[in-house]
Amino acid sequence: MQQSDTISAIATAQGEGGIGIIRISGERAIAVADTVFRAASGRKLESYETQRAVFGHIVDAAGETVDEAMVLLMRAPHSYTKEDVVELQCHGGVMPLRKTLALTWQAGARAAERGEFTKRAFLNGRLDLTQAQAVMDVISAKTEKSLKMASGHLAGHFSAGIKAMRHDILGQIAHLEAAIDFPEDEVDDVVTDEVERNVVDVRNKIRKLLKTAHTGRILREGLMTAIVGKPNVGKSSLLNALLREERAIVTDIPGTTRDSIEEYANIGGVPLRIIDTAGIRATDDIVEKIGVDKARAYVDESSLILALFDGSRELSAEDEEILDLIAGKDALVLLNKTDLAPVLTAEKLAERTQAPVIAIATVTEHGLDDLAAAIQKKVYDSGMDSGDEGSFVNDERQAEILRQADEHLAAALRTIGAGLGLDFISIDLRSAWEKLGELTGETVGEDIINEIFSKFCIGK
Ligand SMILES: Nc1nc2c(c(=O)[nH]1)N(C=O)[C@@H](CNc1ccc(C(=O)N[C@@H](CCC(=O)O)C(=O)O)cc1)CN2
Ligand SMILES: Nc1nc2c(ncn2[C@@H]2O[C@H](COP(=O)(O)OP(=O)(O)OP(=O)(O)O)[C@@H](O)[C@H]2O)c(=O)[nH]1
Ligand SMILES: [Mg+2]
Repeated sequence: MQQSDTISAIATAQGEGGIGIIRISGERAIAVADTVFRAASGRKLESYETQRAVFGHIVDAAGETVDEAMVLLMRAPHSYTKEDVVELQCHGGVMPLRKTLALTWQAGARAAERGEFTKRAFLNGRLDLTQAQAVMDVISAKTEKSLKMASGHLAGHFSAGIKAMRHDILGQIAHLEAAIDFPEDEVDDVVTDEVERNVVDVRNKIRKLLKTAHTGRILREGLMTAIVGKPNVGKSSLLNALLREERAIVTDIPGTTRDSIEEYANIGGVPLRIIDTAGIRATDDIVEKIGVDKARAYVDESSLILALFDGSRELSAEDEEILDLIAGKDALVLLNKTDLAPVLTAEKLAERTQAPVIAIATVTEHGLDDLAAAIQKKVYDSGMDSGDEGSFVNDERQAEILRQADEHLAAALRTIGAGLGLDFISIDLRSAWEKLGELTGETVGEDIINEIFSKFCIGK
């Protein structure tokens, strides 16, 4: 265990809640807590065994009571950070928590940095790097599937796969090195055949994991989805219907939405970062024009476009422009207002676009299930074949490491093919082994670690 100073932070969300927790971790955690807390029993926390809950009061330097509290005592290594940890469970208000936190600082703790508790848990070996990253993903999960992926990572399912690959590669390195040291025992061809089989096997596993990157990223970040169309086709009505809430203003006046509106929606388990945009048209209104420019930009930036058309009217020049804008992009074409007398048909629209056409009516919610199904299909068809939420690649850093490790393995195969010496193969394999260690954090630099934890919240 590494020696470290003592940190403290509010671990619960800011605001009013039933209970609010201040977490203290480090060598002096118990001494700090004994300064700010008086147990009703009259005993010092120092005298209690680990994993105890103790009732008492938070007191300031003058001995004045600040709040009542339950205190949890977890002695190293039986704690989240594997250091001595004390949790002061106070009433969940901004004032008692801030005041108590300040008292812990006066007593010798310092303010914890973002993610510093989890960083210590990582450095002290409780969690590996993919598990530590998953802690934040559990906190920010927006759908059940996202949570399932994150908690699978936290439980170590993803790491286990990586560790197994590293273990396999190390086994081959040992095999090669034995053959180098004792050439009389084995024939090179037999050794390289065996190594080749194993490397191909590991590469297949990597490829399978990489296929999950697309879905993994969506589950983690949400699929960026823009609703676009000419004014008055029902874009804001669709946003409201998907959110089941009157989030955006809807009127029959074209040009109602002038700025884009962004919200998270859970559509059949897929988290969408959904953006309602201003109706695209030529306009002299300066404010609306900025909104229209933004809408056009979102067509390029989004991963999915929901392009809306009014089924009760003929296709207009503005509609034609939208169809041109979305050509070649990942889009679903939605024929709205199908509750009214049909003028524009799905067949006619389908002649003008490659994208799937779905008939909907936001007022009756007709077709919204078809839309959800189409979105699910788009997300899951494009990547997932494992079906196992525990083993998704879930950020670009992880994907890049896997691609580079795979490249080292490809080099090993080329080395074998070229009939170069066994030691050259071993060098390629060692590079792959080291690369994969960057995922679990076994072979990663401090700067990368700091960057990862700097994205955490305070108190985590
Ligand atoms: N109050 C509280 N709730 C919490 C946490 C916490 O730190 N405090 N957690 C985190 O933020 C999460 C739970 N994760 C935890 C993981 C390990 C240990 C821990 O102390 N483990 C010891 C003791 C185990 C035992 O008693 O059997 C160990 O494994 O040695 C605590 C929390 C969610 N809920
Ligand atoms: N009959 C019918 N009317 C709808 C439907 N969807 C939307 N509308 C109506 O169409 C009008 C425009 O709806 P909005 O959701 O404000 O349209 P928008 O595309 O956001 O319009 P802008 O913000 O101006 O670009 C409103 O009067 C809605 O009630 C539908 O499915 N059927
Ligand atoms: Mg609108």
